[in-house]
This record gives sequence, C-alpha cells and structure tokens, in this order.
Amino acid sequence: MAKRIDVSGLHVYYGDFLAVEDVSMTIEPRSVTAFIGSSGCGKSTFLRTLNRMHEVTPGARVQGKVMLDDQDVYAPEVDPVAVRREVGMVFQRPNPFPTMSIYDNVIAGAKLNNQRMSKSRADEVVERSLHGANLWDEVKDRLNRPGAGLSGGQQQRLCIARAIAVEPAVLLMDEPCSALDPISTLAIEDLIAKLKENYTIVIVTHNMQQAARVSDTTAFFNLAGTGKPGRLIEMGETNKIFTKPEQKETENYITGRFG
Ligand SMILES: Nc1ncnc2c1ncn2[C@@H]1O[C@H](COP(=O)(O)OP(=O)(O)OP(=O)(O)O)[C@@H](O)[C@H]1O
Repeated sequence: MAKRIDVSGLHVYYGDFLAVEDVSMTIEPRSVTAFIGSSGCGKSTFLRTLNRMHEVTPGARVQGKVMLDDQDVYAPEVDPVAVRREVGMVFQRPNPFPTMSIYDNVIAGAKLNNQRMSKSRADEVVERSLHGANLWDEVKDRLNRPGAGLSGGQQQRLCIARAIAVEPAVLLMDEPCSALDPISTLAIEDLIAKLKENYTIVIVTHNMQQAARVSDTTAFFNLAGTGKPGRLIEMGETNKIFTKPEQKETENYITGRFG
C-alpha cells in the first residue's frame, strides 16, 4: 500500500557538516516525485534520510521529522530495518547479488523477512515481482541462471523486482537509469509509470527530460554557495516547474543558465 511521506524542518548532517538545510515537503502516495538540482546540492543525501539509510554512514545524522503516514520514522522505538522494508531503494548501478540465481536474487529480501516461506509461496512471490518489474517474459526460462548474466537494464529491473518482492510502500530510486542505455532507460521509465499505481515513488535524476517524462511532482534543490548546505528551492507540479516556475533560481536551472 502506497503511503504519504511528510517531512518537516529536516536538517541533514555528516558529522559537523550541514549538507541539507531545513527541508519540509509532502510526497503524495501513488505518484512519482523527482528531485532535481545541481551536483552536490544534497538530493541523494536527502533521499537516503527517507528510509534511514543516511545513518549507515558513520557520524551521519538528521534533525527534524519524517512521517510515513502516521508513523514517525525517527521515533526512538522504531527499528531502522523495518523502515527500510517499508521504504525500498534502487541504486544508480544495478547491484544484483552476483553469485545468486535470478530466482534467489528476487526472493533474497523476502526470505530474510520470512525464513519459513514455503517453496510454492516463494515461487508466487518471484513470479509476481518479476511481472511487476516487467521482466518475467525475458527471464522465466532461466530463473536458475546467475543474475549477473543479464544486461544492465535487465539487472536494474531485477533489482526493482527484488525491492518490490518485500511489498514496500515506497520506492526510492537514486539515478536508476544513469548507467543504462536509452532503450533500457525507456523500459525503466515505462516501469516507473506502471509502479506508481501501487507505490509512492521518489526518483533522483540529473536528466531533466526524464524528470519531465516520469514525474508528477518535481522538487528543485540548490546550494546557496560553495560549502553552504543544499536547500529545497521550489516544489510543485512537474509541468508547472518546467514551464512557469515561481523562483528565478529554478528558472535559471531548467533553462540551462546554471548548474
Ligand atoms: N559520506 C559522506 N560524508 C561526508 N560528506 C558527504 C558524504 N556524502 C555526501 N557528502 C556531501 O554532502 C553534500 C551533498 O551530497 P549529495 O551526494 O547528497 O548531493 P547530490 O545532489 O546527490 O549530488 P550528485 O547530483 O552529484 O549525486 C556534498 O557536499 C557532499 O560532498
């Protein structure tokens, strides 16, 4: 079930370094939200705070609030592993477990959560997840072959299948197409459009055409200057951000005068 993310007054640190300052935003369920902005403005850092991956870096911490529907993601009693189960992540480079079969790659996370899963249940989850990732037809006859033997685009869809096998509410995607060719990129973009029917999707992208193609809402981040923290400058309906942004900084960025 897709969930709403509500962030208020979030400051994100690496040790003493304030990387992202005072972000508040609402990310709607069953929609795609794109984060855009120049290099180093904190898009990936901020993305990783949404499932508590940020704190895996030693010294990294946040101040402020992240709500997933009515659950406070950073409340002291909350287990970060449970948060990451609900808020899945897909990375820039496809990272299937190299020695595992396609089948085992898909079921890996789901099996960790439910170690006594029956073979027939696992078969069901694998098939559903591969269908969900638009990969079933391409791999159904070679499920026992290594995941590493697939093309880059197929590997990325395998990683998406692995992420959705645990039935998350949210999928975070950090430049999921930047290592892919244009055809594989289009396959992932089509998949994102389909996945948003069931998930809340947040994607970091450097490709503004991609943001315009896949997202409903766009958030533009920027740096006030070298060594200064990144900030959310403007967020709104994608079409509006790309045609009639309210902030001059956004306009300069999307028209290529900056960044
Ligand atoms: N592990 C880390 N330790 C310390 N500082 C970091 C770490 N990772 C990122 N930073 C710093 O945090 C700031 C934001 O980086 P981040 O990678 O989130 O930006 P970004 O907008 O995603 O950039 P890009 O578009 O280049 O991927 C940068 O100043 C970066 O140097």
